[in-house]
Amino acid sequence: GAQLFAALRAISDAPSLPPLPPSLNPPPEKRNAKLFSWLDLTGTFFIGIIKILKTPGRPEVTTPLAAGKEMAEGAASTEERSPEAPDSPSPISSFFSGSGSKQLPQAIIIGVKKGGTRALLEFLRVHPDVRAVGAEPHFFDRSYDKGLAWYRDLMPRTLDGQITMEKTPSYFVTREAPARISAMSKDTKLIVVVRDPVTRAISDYTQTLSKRPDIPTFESLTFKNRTTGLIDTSWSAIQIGIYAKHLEHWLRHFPIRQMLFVSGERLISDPAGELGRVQDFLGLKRIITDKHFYFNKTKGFPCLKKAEGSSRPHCLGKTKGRTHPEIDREVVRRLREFYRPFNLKFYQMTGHDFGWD
Ligand SMILES: Nc1ncnc2c1ncn2[C@@H]1O[C@H](COP(=O)(O)OS(=O)(=O)O)[C@@H](OP(=O)(O)O)[C@H]1O
Repeated sequence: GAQLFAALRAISDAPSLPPLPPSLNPPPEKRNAKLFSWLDLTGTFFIGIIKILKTPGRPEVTTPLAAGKEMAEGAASTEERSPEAPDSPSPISSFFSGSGSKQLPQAIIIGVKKGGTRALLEFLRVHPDVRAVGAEPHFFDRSYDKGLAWYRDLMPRTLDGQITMEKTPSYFVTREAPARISAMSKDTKLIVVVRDPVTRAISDYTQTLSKRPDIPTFESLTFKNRTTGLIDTSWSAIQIGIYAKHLEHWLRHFPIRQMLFVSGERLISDPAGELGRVQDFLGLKRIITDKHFYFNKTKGFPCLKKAEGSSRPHCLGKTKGRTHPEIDREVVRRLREFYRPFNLKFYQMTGHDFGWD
């Protein structure tokens, strides 16, 4: 097994490949479609091997153990590695794109945490003209000192006309991120998947709870003072949802037309509709349509009929679509009241009513 893996790696790491035979070397516009149909035939076999052989990638970021709220802040760490999101380039995909080159991303999914960012990236990857990093690079928040060459090296190889993408949801709330991304390229397209901030906060808390079952209740973390009803805006689960405040920072560096706001709710109820908007925004042909999705009743979410490089149906993993704990109705009501003015401001800024109020 290890030898076969090493052989595949060697092939994928080769700097360039001999020209393809004419049957596999169509004009550029046809090339992607051809490669992908070929991948369809061979993908299941190779991906099966790769899945068996693949060793775990980057370690999860660990957060210091502490009592109470600090423990709950563990949620500020990274997304769990999801098995459905292989690191790019996988040996098989690098093999096929070995003739391309690594580019800095032209489009980034910058947020929001628990908004549905993984679903959006996995769906977009189905497009033959999109290539994306599987794991979250966290370059503009945690690894900026490593430099742009390091960042570019994380990217998958692309052919002319293909878009390079990544997603790191913490960028949206990172103060330095707008200026840093603008310094890389002021033309970078930014995508933000937003979700009702109250549900988002509960989702965020649910993720932390799954890692640290002994944290205090959501209700007790929500308030600075429960009797006065004063909300603790320093708790990241609450803070991330004040979208209007975070957006102000981005608008100092990017015009609003360079940002696309995807509804996390519609991404579930009408994935093809939201993907249509995203493809238009990225200047891509509308290839991903309702034909690519089916609703999986067991999962309770839309899933792909065929994932990238595979011919099999594919749902996101079990860390996506968790059951949330029941939260005291009065606390939910108070939180809705808290977010309302920020939501209205956000609707105004984006010119889009997300219907959370
Ligand atoms: N198709 C599909 N399948 C499964 N899950 C889906 C899907 N579309 C959106 N979602 C919602 O995505 C939520 C997780 O968001 P993110 O991927 O942005 O989370 S993370 O910040 O990267 O950890 C996740 O939140 P929870 O339901 O709270 O687990 C889902 O509601």
